[in-house]
Amino acid sequence: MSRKFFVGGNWKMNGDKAQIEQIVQFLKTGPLDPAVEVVVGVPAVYLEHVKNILPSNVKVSAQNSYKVPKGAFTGEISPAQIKDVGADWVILGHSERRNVFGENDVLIAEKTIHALETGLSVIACIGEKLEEREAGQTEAVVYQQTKALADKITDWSNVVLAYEPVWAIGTGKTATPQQAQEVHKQLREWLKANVSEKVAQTLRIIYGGSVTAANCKELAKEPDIDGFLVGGASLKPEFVEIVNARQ
Ligand SMILES: O=C(COP(=O)(O)O)NO
Repeated sequence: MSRKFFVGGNWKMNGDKAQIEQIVQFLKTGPLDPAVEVVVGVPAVYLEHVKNILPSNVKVSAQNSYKVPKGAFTGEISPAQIKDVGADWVILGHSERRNVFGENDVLIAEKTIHALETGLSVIACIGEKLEEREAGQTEAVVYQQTKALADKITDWSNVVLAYEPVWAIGTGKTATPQQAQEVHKQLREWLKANVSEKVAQTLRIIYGGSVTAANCKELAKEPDIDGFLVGGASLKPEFVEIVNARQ
C-alpha cells in the first residue's frame, strides 16, 4: 500500500514576522519533493498572514482548537475560525497540550471529531512518556490514546496520526528507526484489529521527536513510517532536507 509521504512542521510558540519571512523564503526556494504533502503548524496569530505568503505546495495548520464552534471560552479558537482564515489543518493532542496544559484523551478526541466535522484535517498526536516506556507501558499507552480517538472517529480519511514519544521531543534523543518502526507497526496492527484493514493500510502514521536532516533518511526507510512532525528543525532550512528524506 503506498501512502503519500507527509511532513509537518510544528513551529510551536516560536517566530515573529521577520523570522517567518526567512522560513517562507527557504520553503519557496526548496526545492520540495512534489510527491510529499507539506503542512506547517504556525501560531494562531499568524495563521492568515502565513497562509497568504506560503508557496502553493505548502499548507498552513493551526496548533490547537476547541471542541465547539463558538462561545464564552476566552483565549480559545474554533475550527470554524481556522477555516474562516483559510487554513485547512489543525494539530491536536500534542504532548505539550497534554502535559503542560492538562488535556486528556477524552477532550482531545472531542476536539478532534469537532475539527473533522467542521471540515478540517487533523494531525492527531500520541506518544508515551519516558517513565511509561521504561515501565514497558508504551504499547498500552499509545493504544489507549488511539482508542480514545477511534471511539469518536468514523471517517479517518482526513486524519494523520503522529507518534511522538515524549522523551524524544525537544531532547535530541531521537527514537531509533527500529524503535519508531516497532510502534508504528503495532499501531497499524491495532487499527486493523479495532477499526478496519482499510484504515490500517491507508492511514499515514508519522513520527515526531528530534527529527533532523541527519536522521530523517534512515527513519524514512522504515515501511510504517509515513513521514514526520518536526519541531525545532522546521524553523531551519534543514526542514527542506527532511521533506526530501525519501529522495
Ligand atoms: O513536538 C514535536 C517535535 O519537536 P522536536 O522536533 O523539536 O523534537 N513535533 O510536534
